Amino acid sequence: MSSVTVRVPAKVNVQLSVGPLREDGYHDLVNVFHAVSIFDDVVARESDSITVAVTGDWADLVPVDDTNLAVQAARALAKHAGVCYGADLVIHKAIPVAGGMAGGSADAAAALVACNELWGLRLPAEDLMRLAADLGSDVPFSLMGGTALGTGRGELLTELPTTGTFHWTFAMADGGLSTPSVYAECDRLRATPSRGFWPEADAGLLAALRDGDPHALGRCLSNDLQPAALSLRPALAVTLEAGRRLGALGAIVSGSGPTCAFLVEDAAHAARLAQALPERAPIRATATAHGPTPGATIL
Ligand SMILES: C[C@](O)(CO)[C@H](O)COP(=O)(O)OP(=O)(O)OC[C@H]1O[C@@H](n2ccc(N)nc2=O)[C@H](O)[C@@H]1O
Ligand SMILES: Nc1ncnc2c1ncn2[C@@H]1O[C@H](COP(=O)(O)OP(=O)(O)OP(=O)(O)O)[C@@H](O)[C@H]1O
Repeated sequence: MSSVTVRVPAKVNVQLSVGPLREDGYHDLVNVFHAVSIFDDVVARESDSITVAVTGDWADLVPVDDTNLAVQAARALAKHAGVCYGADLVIHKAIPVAGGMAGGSADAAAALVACNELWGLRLPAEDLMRLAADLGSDVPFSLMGGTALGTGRGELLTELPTTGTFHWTFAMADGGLSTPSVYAECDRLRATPSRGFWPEADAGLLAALRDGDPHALGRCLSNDLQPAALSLRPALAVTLEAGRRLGALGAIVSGSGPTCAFLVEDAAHAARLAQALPERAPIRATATAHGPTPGATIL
């Protein structure tokens, strides 16, 4: 096999409850992930070494050295399998960079799947999941896709049942937010230390997902990182309010931000919102999407 292409989705967190800061610097989470139809494609071609190139709107923001998460994933896979094969990786990027939609994690998950196939390793899904968790807290979900409850630092996943399709509009901001900085701001803003406090999955939210009820889901959306993202980027409040005024069923910062996510009635509503938002909010771009979608998949 000389070339493999893997398609991988972005995520939005429909519940992100941040528990205590752990000794290892991570926070325990109740993290309800939902994969949406904004995709990066990662192409892996046979080569003597591991290299990466990036195309697409956000390409200039992505490192093309060994810090690229897709390169780190390919290296981790080769080490785990005890092989010294190479791969030229090309990332076709549509997921915003440092946007709170797990863009780098998606590319890492796609590289694991692509190189496993390209190199004929046939490693089982459990091995890829373990490697994914070592690469980053969001990487296992990028492999899995769908809708899932993440606990621990977000890497311990349980698939959640859903009905039908949820429709979304996303507003991408100019400039990213650093995930560690947003968690640090969350800790700073909390009046009392969060040690000893254990969040739980919202029963109403799980029922809304199971029943395919976007109105109920819109009312239940929650993100404990939102106050921190708004504190670091106050203009996001304007974007969220504009979406609410335009009839969104729910408006929320996606993960660590600064992308804002709007749950809407249907595809036509998503398109109207995507068209109207740029006149009313300080944003770089909008995109419509639906979820849930599968995780990293060979095309
Ligand atoms: C905000 C989310 O995107 C929600 O899904 C994730 O929690 C972030 O996941 P990620 O980008 O894969 O993050 P990682 O690469 O694992 O960690 C980056 C940094 O984020 C912070 N971090 C991350 C996950 C977590 N459960 N607690 C944390 O405090 C830590 O400072 C960590 O050093
Ligand atoms: N393949 C990659 N794609 C995007 N960013 C990458 C990649 N590899 C490394 N990075 C670096 O990771 C940083 C975080 O980017 P990323 O797009 O993963 O953020 P994010 O989507 O906010 O993450 P998350 O939602 O998982 O917290 C970027 O600023 C970039 O320097």
